[in-house]
Amino acid sequence: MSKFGTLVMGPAGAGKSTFCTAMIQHLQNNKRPCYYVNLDPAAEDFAYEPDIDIKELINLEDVMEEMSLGPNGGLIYCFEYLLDNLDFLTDPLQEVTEDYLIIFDMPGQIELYTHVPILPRLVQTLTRGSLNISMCAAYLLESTFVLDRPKFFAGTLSAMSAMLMLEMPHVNILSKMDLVKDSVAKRDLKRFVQADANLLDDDDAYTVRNADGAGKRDANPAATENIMAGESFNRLNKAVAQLIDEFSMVSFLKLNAQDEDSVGSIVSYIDDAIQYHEAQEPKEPKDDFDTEVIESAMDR
Ligand SMILES: Nc1nc2c(ncn2[C@@H]2O[C@H](COP(=O)(O)OP(=O)(O)OP(=O)(O)O)[C@@H](O)[C@H]2O)c(=O)[nH]1
Repeated sequence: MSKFGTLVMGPAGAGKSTFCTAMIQHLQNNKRPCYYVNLDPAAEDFAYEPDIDIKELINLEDVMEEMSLGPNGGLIYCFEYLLDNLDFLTDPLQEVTEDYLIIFDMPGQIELYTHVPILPRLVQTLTRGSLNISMCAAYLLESTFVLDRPKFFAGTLSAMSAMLMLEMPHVNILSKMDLVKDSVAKRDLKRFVQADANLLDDDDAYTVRNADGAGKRDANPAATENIMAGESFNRLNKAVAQLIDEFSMVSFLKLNAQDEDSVGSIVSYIDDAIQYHEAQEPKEPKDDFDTEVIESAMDR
């Protein structure tokens, strides 16, 4: 028997917890069971009480105080502690049946996804051995980033980095779509849903737009200067954009967490990625031999 789950990841403030809440609501409305696991040791105020909460094992605030660590060091410490005490997570998950969708709400520190091998180890435990969870990553990036291209490409690269590191199916999501209202911004966004290498050829490639579409040059000229400094940076930017384009690795789904249809559509993509529905269908007898055995048993 397999289990099914999704790891909700992305930078701080991308809307991960809001999306988890919206998914739980959607699943409940559709009478589907779900199991909510909070793995953010700094998270507070849950709309739905987690079934497993890492804070009952270890709390970021205590770690920072007792170990004199900053938020990033403290988070790494918390995850190393979790890896040393994996029973805390794996024991209750053993009881979860295949009709559940297990939702893992992850922390926002991007270092966890890109810099240290902690998540791959955790994912291996969840997806192999006795748990055998069929899992995909749901990687959220704020849609307003699209209007600030260097930020968007940096975000896309961190999504790619997480994809390479975790080696599991990814559903990449542009969150907070309700904040993109203006038609210019919407048109811009449409081009970015499928990343397009030519975007970095635009004259205003480094223009930062507000969510309403009004353009302004980057408020920090030094930062812009850095990005634009010389031909080599331009070539590097184009090479990165081309890499994303040619490998067709990163495309985004659009999410408005307030709109149930939008949430439902993303849940469908997640279901496809983890092959949830295939496992729920009634099993057919495997071959003629099985059928004959059943028929002869019925004759008796
Ligand atoms: N307008 C709008 N705001 C949103 C949406 N989703 C989340 N937010 C807001 O964005 C902020 C961050 O949302 P969270 O869901 O806490 O984001 P997170 O990624 O879990 O944040 P961290 O746990 O800090 O990494 C909150 O103020 C939310 O209300 C959305 O779809 N639309």
